[in-house]
Amino acid sequence: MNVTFHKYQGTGNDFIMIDNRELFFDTRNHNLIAQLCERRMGIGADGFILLQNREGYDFEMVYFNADGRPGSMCGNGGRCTVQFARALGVITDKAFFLAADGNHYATVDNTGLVSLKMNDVHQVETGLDYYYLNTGSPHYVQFVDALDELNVFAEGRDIRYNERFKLEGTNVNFAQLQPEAALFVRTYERGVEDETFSCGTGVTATALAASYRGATSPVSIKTLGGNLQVAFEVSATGFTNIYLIGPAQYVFTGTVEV
Ligand SMILES: N[C@@H](CCC[C@H](N)C(=O)O)C(=O)O
Repeated sequence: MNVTFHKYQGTGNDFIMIDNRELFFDTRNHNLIAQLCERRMGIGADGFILLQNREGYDFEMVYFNADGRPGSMCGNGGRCTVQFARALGVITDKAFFLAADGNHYATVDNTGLVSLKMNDVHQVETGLDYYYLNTGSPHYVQFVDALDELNVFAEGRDIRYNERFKLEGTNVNFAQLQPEAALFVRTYERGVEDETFSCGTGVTATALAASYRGATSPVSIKTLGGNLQVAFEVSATGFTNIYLIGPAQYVFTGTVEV
């Protein structure tokens, strides 16, 4: 069967996207999804996203990591799916959609900037030299010096496969405070099992963690793939009105025989 796919990227976190409103794609075929995401023998992507109809929503976003297995919430993927829905004519400039972690609102402007409302966060574990929280996906956050020189792949993999995380996994974010109070964040991503150019739920988690170290909303964040902003309100029990803001761009359309 010939399948049309669309590549999108949000600050270098890239996705294969398919309009699956007719429900033709077999979501049980995890090997096929992994093959399509493979960067040399396939199309290549950090993740695979199906846009589907869902009663009561503009659409549903079904997310798979590059390993072909169903993933949790993808912030950059969510922003790209809003852009994809707009290109399909499913929405105009506002979206209300369902994702792995529940409901999301988003707005998109003519420059391709997408503002995605993330779910509230009411639980942050603060360790001696780390923070651990879930922003739709689980994130371990560590603040370091000389982030440029850090071996993110090796250090991130060690944490992701340690005794505590080896079964369920976790994403691992390393952050460094920059001048003008911006943050530089690099992420080892679960399910990609490598460093990605950015991770939306990861920079969201890192911005919230940075608030324990004096950062205030909105936090500007530099990633290898570009710049994002995270806005939030601090409440008595955690964080609310959390927005992940940044570009989401169409790259190309292709067809693949599956
Ligand atoms: N890149 C995504 C995160 C996708 C899910 C993550 N790899 C996981 O398995 O937890 C993002 O932008 O949030």
